Amino acid sequence: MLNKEQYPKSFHELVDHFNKIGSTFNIRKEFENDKDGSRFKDFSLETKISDSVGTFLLDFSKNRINHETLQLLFNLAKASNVEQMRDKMFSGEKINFTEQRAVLHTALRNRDPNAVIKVDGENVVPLVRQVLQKMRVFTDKVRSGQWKGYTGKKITDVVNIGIGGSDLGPVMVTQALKNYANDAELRVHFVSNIDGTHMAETVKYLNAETTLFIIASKTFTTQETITNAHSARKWFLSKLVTNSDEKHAVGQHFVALSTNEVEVTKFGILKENMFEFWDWVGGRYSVWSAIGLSVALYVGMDHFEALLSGAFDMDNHFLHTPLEKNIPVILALLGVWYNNFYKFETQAILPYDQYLSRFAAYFQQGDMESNGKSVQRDGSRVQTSTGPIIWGEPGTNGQHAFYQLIHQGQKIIPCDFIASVESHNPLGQHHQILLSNFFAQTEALMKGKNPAEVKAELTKEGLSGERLESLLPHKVFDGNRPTNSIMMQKLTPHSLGALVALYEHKIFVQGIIWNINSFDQWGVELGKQLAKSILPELADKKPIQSHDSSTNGLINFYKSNSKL
Ligand SMILES: O=P(O)(O)OC[C@H]1O[C@H](O)[C@H](O)[C@@H](O)[C@@H]1O
Repeated sequence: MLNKEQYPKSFHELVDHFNKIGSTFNIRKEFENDKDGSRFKDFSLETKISDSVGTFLLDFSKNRINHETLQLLFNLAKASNVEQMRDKMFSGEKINFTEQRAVLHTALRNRDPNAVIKVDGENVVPLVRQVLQKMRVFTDKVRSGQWKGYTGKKITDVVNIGIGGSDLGPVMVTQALKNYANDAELRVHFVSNIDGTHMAETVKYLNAETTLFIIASKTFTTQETITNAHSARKWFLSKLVTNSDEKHAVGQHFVALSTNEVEVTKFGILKENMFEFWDWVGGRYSVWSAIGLSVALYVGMDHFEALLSGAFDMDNHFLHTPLEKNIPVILALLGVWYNNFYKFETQAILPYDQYLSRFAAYFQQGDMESNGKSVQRDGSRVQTSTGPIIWGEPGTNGQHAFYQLIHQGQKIIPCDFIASVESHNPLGQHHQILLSNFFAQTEALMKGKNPAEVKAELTKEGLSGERLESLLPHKVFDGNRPTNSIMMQKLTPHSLGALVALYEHKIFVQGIIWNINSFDQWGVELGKQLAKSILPELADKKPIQSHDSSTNGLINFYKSNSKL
């Protein structure tokens, strides 16, 4: 139940509004009554983000909203101090108060030559630019072949060892910008899982002489990453010829991306081969920092900086556009409408772009680790639902897998459809077929197919009587399934940067409305702690009794069947 005192008036007005229209609102009917086409005009934004990013079209007309819904949602955003909190974040206030940290991934991509952003009285902008410069020098050397492996050969393969935010961003972006890379010259690989299979399968066909390992870890204490890093070093050393200078060779083949210089040097990585970032960069927002080194190596520093610029342009849109025209704010508010009033639990992200195949996976961490919280800023329990379950795969593949449930299942899944006007690979009719599916899906989800339409269709196919009647309910689509469509000109480093920043800010706005801290992640800790205490128990075959009967049973099954 809602605690009336906790939520702004606008929240309660939305409850009343929902009670009035929620169960009867039908998007198809809205379009049927939309004789002059104003629904699209009223509920879409065509916004030029910048010259280099180009125009983003957000069509949010296929949602269960009318003008009043939107107005009340904007009121809620204002009453929740979204604008004030946004300004606090950008100016370096310690809004991640449980960890006493500023939240300044936006400072990493600030391209204003005169920018001053202070943390504890120190302007962080020069620090950011120094690291970018260091990344440029390094990536230029590696890409040009000036940086040599221990036998004097050019680097051909880069292995990024990291997990969570130190993996998902680089994985997603390198995949998205593959067109800007040259795999014949330099390839990137990612090892994240502690499962030895990930490391073993990755290094299987690599040549140690031409492989560069990047150990990416904000804390440099993450069990998976440090274990993988040690195994990588062991593999690397095993490939050296006897009497090689091990220390020197490791220096040429291992670099670190971290905030923890002490641990990095302990591992044996030279200080000059450490690319620094800071505690005010959250792991899931760190692809813009030195964590992006694998991206910069793969596509070159100019493209990496173009990614930053695109994000900066979206930051400026978010900062300076009134809420009513603000793309991240609108996406966030629609999400709140479904999450808190309709009580829809999940949100699908469906890019119609093969290059964005890891986009949904990336924002699974971005969104679920940020807003998967149950406690408000004052420590009291949140009394509404918070972060949605994020999932998705690229279209059209998803259409042949899980869209059945989106179209006809009992659960309503609001979906974001993302596509570009232009393809990097204009192969025959492929792009038009892709886009025809993109357009058709949101239309089908909105319109559905009513019994009269199904009946007419079946009659045309020659069916009648009992066969027709029995088939009819199976072929009916309720429709009224909400979608957003986001279109951009082409997936470039600039537009990708803007798209990622757009979703980051959406998550931020929702976190503010739910009054939670979107920037800590204490929930990840418990499993880690327990795993640490279980590890020594796996050292021998002696049965254990120290847990609940289920956990004991599982551990003892392993122990009795393992070849320890
Ligand atoms: O970069 P690291 O310090 O190794 O952290 C890697 C990841 O692990 C943690 O468990 C957090 O949940 C993530 O937010 C983080 O990105």
